[in-house]
Amino acid sequence: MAVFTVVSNKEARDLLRRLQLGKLLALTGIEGGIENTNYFVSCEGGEFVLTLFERLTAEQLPFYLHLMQHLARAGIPVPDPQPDRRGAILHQVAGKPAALATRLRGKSQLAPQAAHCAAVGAMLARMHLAGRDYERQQPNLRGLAWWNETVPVVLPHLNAQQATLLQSELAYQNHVAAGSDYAALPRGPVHADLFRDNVMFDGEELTGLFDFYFAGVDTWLFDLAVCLNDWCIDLPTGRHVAERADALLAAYQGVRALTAAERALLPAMLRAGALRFWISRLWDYHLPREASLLTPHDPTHFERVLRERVAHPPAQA
Ligand SMILES: Nc1ncnc2c1ncn2[C@@H]1O[C@H](COP(=O)(O)OP(=O)(O)O)[C@@H](O)[C@H]1O
Ligand SMILES: N[C@@H](CCOP(=O)(O)O)C(=O)O
Repeated sequence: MAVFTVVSNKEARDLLRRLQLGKLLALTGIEGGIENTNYFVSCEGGEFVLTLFERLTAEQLPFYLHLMQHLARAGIPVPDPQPDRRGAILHQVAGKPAALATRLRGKSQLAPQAAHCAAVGAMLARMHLAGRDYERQQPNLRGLAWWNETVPVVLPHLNAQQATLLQSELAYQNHVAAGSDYAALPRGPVHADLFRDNVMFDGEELTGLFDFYFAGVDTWLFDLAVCLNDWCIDLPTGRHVAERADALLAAYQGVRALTAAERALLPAMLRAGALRFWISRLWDYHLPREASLLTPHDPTHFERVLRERVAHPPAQA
């Protein structure tokens, strides 16, 4: 369970008073998650999730919280941050920046079928389109600049083969990002971490997207690649599963057709998506933070996915 900061009942009651949400009924620490402290809050005003931000700063947070509010208002099923009397949605709890957002119904679908992948593809495209008139700007803080900074930090922890792969892939991604096809990719606010554990389903109905705290302005194609790399692979081997990938891509394109530059760069972005999470998992694994109970994700998974993506680029979308 990732409760980095303990929240007392009194602190939760104080927040609910400021937000005029009535009496606290229950406050329960949430297991899972690796970035923030999360609690379910049940109160007279409804069911919410309290998040205390452990790494993100009060300067970075308005981008995420206002994006969630913007998407919720546009009809995308995302947690809606609750305002205080003055309309502020970023609060302070236990000395940390915090938000209280609506609790989504449903549960994660960790063994998705083609129908789930199609629902994710269609919702991802709807989310991209709904973000077009979002005015705040913040880059993907786990984008290329962060990869370039972090690779030298994790390299000493790798064997020679892994180090070669990591360095050569980073060089390849720097090269891709400098090209004209890349410059032509449509961009906007992206989720950038829409894994199986960040989507809620009720049967085959997608009931919500959450965990926007890696979001940023980046290419829509990168977001799509991150989804394909999680929803449409066989987890033990990292291999592409064509039936699920075809369903996700077709549903995405049913809402927004990919441009020629996007079709050309999809194989490169699938590699970029694998590289991004290989680096962050290496970083979390070898340079861990203190948490009361924390299970780091396995970095070798994304090393396998990357090797698969390099060896077997998919046929073009
Ligand atoms: N708005 C929400 N509605 C319902 N459950 C949520 C919501 N936000 C978080 N959760 C639950 O909390 C867990 C951890 O949240 P997550 O955002 O993944 O944490 P972290 O930011 O630390 O990675 C999720 O797996 C989910 O079960
Ligand atoms: N999805 C990332 C890690 C981010 O964790 P989350 O619990 O916030 O989604 C990974 O799998 O490495």
